[in-house]
Amino acid sequence: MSGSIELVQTTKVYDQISVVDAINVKVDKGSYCCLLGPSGCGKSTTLRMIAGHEAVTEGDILLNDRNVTRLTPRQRGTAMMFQDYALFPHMSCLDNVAYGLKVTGVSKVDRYEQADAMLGLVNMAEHANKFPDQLSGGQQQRIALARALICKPDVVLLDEPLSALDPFLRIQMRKELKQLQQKLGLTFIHVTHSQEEAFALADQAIVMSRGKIEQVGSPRAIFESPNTPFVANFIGGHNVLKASGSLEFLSWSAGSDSDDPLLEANTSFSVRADHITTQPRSDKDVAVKAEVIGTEFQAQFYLVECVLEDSQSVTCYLPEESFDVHLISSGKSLYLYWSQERINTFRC
Ligand SMILES: Nc1ncnc2c1ncn2[C@@H]1O[C@H](COP(=O)(O)OP(=O)(O)OP(=O)(O)O)[C@@H](O)[C@H]1O
Repeated sequence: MSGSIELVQTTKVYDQISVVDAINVKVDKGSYCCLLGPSGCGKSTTLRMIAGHEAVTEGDILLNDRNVTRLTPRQRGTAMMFQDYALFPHMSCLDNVAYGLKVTGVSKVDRYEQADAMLGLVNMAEHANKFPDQLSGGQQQRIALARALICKPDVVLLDEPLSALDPFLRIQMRKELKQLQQKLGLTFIHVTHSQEEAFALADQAIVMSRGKIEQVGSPRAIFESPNTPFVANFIGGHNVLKASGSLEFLSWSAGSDSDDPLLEANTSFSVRADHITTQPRSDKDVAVKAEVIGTEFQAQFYLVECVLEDSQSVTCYLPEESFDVHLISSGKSLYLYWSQERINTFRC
């Protein structure tokens, strides 16, 4: 396995604004890393700086512990796959894939042999003589991937690789990307604004906001314990609440034998929507009065939107068996419960 990446105080300034602001992160070799965040947070700029397509304003980029900050893209050992695939329309699939070897001076026989093998790897051997406009979106993506892989990079950089595909194909291609990455043992860095995509693929996810890193970790660790209100809101499925008003100190816990508050006043915390119930599971559960303002059927569960007495909104995902339409519908009052252990206080 090859291809560890380290960003050290890496910064990009455009028009006096730091769109990537002194970020520090390590990506292990052979891992699938997703750079995740909303539009404009600096994901693509970060990827382009790693690729060498964008100059770094300050800080460094290390690849396999070698400082590559001032090297050209070709000198780095990275390969980039662009959002629109950027295939040459006048070239066959075989020529598109072989092109990267042509510019490095590999003989015609050798480059066609390697391009053939690469087309086989992405299951496109039978389409070798077709042109890009004769291919489906998923097939074009496979050719773009083969073209990125032909120069045997240590790190493959993918900028929103699935965004041009329809939802069905997106799920199919994301499986193929992961399988290929595992088979080749390469490091993949994949930019996406989709939490679902990042969570499905990543060994390591890097969540960015406004040019800074908010959290780095496995999808599971991030989902179980978001570091900041931004992360909790962005990844979804969490309620971000404040210990104030009807939640003040969370001291009204039914079974609590102490008057000590669970949280200081005005502390922000999150609780997962699927960790909230309408029946207590223990006498240590937190209980809070709420009014239902809407419900939605979501196939695997019901989404129930509530408002607390102090106007904070709470969303819960209730399994079908605990959803009673007579008790849980707009305008009804009820108690919501969650375990004290499910309260996530933010670290930043
Ligand atoms: N060449 C440029 N000149 C000036 N500003 C730029 C340039 N490229 C990007 N920006 C700005 O830098 C910020 C980060 O852009 P970037 O493309 O990295 O975001 P992103 O997270 O990848 O967003 P998206 O998901 O929409 O592609 C944005 O505010 C963008 O307008």
